[in-house]
Amino acid sequence: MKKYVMSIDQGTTSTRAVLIGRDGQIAASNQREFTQYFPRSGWVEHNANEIWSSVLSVVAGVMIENNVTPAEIDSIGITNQRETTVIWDKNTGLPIYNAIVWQSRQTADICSTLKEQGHEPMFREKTGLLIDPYFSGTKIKWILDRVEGAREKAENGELLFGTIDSWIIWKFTEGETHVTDYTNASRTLLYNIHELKWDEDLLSVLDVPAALLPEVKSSSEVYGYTTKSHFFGYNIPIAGIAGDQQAALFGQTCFKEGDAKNTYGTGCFLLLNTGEEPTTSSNGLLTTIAIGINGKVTYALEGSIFVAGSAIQWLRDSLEFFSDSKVSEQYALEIDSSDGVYVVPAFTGLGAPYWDSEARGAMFGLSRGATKAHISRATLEAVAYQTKDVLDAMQLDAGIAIDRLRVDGGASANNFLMQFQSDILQTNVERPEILESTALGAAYLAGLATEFFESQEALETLKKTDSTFTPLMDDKERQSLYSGWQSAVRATQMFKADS
Ligand SMILES: Nc1ncnc2c1ncn2[C@@H]1O[C@H](COP(=O)(O)OP(=O)(O)O)[C@@H](O)[C@H]1O
Ligand SMILES: O=P(O)(O)OC[C@H](O)CO
Repeated sequence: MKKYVMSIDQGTTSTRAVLIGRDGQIAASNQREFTQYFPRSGWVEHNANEIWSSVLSVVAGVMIENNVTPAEIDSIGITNQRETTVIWDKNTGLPIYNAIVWQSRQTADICSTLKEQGHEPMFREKTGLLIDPYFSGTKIKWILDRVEGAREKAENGELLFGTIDSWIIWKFTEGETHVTDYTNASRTLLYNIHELKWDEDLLSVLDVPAALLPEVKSSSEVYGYTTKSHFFGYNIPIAGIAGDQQAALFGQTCFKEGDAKNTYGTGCFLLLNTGEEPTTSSNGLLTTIAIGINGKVTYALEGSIFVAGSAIQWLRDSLEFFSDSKVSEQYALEIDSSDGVYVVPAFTGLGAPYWDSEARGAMFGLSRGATKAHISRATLEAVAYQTKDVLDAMQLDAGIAIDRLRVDGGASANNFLMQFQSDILQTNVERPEILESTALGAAYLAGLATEFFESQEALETLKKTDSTFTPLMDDKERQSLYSGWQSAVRATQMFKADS
C-alpha cells in the first residue's frame, strides 16, 4: 500500500513536493515559485504564509495530478532553505514580520557591532560559523528589536522562532510540534555544535530568549503527524528534516569522510564530509553539522556562495536577455571566449571565502563589441570561478586533494557551466541522473526512520551517475582566466555598498 515517501523541498525561489518510490527514483513532482521581496538594497524577504500556502499547493498538486492517494504515502521528509528566519505568535499562528531570507544583509550593522565588541572568536569556536548577516541569530535580534512589543512577548513565551522546517512542521501539526534538526540548528549562530545544545552565552550576547527556540532532534525520526485537516484526512508521519545543502550531501550519498558535493541552485554550496570530528577552517569556510542520525553527528566543511543560479535569473528577469535560464547555455556557446569580460555577481555581498557583506556586483572588461553572449558567458563562468575559490580553500583546510566533484541542483543542468567548471578546477565533475539530490536526501532520511528504505548503504545502489565532465582546457589558458577573475574580485571589493 505504501508506495512513496514525499519530500517537501522548500527552496529560496520555489517549493517542490516530490514523490520518491522504493527504487529511489522520482515518481512525480510539483513545483511552485513564490514572491521575492527586495525592500531595500541587499535586503531579501519572503511572506511565511505564502510559503505555507505554496507547500499546501504543491502537496495537493503532486497527488491530484498523479492520482496518488494519501494512503500510498509512507512518510514526509522536509528539507529547506536554511537560516531564513520566521518569528510567529504562538497563539494566533501569525508571523510578526516577513521571513528574513538567508541572503538578506539587513543585519550588517548588528554584525559590525558584534565584531567590534570582540565576540567573533567565541561565535566561531562554539558554532563553527562567523559573524555575518547570513545566519539566523542576528535576524532574530533585528526582528525583536524592531517589531513593536515583540521583545516583551518573546520574554513571556508568546512567540516562536523557526527556520522554515520548524515553521512548516508547526503548521502541519497545527501547533503541536515545535522542532528542528541538528543541521538547521547549526546554521542559527545560537547552537553549540560540539556540545549539541542551544548555547546560553550566545543567546545572551544576541539577546534571544530561550523560550523562542525549537527542540533540536536528529535528522531521521518521527517528529509528529500531519493533522487530518491538512492532509486529506490522513495522519502521515513527518520523519526526516535536513537543511537543503546537508540533504543534498546525503542525497548524493556522500556518507564517507572526504566525499564532497556542490549544489548549483540560487547560490552554490560546496560541502565536504569531514567525519565525526569537526574541522576548523583557517581559510574562510564554515564548520557545520552534516547530519545527525542514531545519536551520531557527522560534520562538514562548507563554502557558501550567495549568488549562482540567481545571477542567471537576473539575466533572465532584470536584464531580459532570455525568457528561460536554459538559453544562457546557447548564448555562452555562441562565442569561443568571454573576451576578457568578467561579471562578479556580489548582489548581496560576497560569501565564502571573502565574507564581505558590503561588496556589490560589478562587470569588468567591457568593450564596444561586448554582447549579451559575452555577459551571459561571463556570468556562468563566475559561478565556476567562485566554486574554485571555495574548493581551493577547502583543500587547504582539509589537507586533502578533492579529485572528483559531485554536482547537483537546477543550474548543474547547464553543460557549458559543468564543462567550464571541470576545466577551471582541473577535476572530474560528476553529475547524477537525478539533479534533485536535496529532495532525494530528505526522502531517504524519512524513509530510513520508517524503514521504507532498508539501510543507508543500500541507498548507494539506487544512485546513478549520468555524465562525467573531464578537464579539456590547457593549463596556461586556465591560469590566465582565473587570474583575471581574481583581479576582478579585488576590484569589486574596493567599491563598497552605501549601507
Ligand atoms: N540550464 C540552466 N542554466 C543556468 N542556470 C539555470 C539553468 N536551469 C536553472 N538554472 C538556475 O538554477 C536555479 C534554480 O535551481 P534550484 O536548484 O531549483 O534552486 P533553489 O533550490 O535555490 O530554488 C535558478 O536560479 C535558475 O536561474
Ligand atoms: O534554497 P537554496 O537551494 O537556494 O539553498 C539555500 C541555502 O540553504 C542557504 O544556506
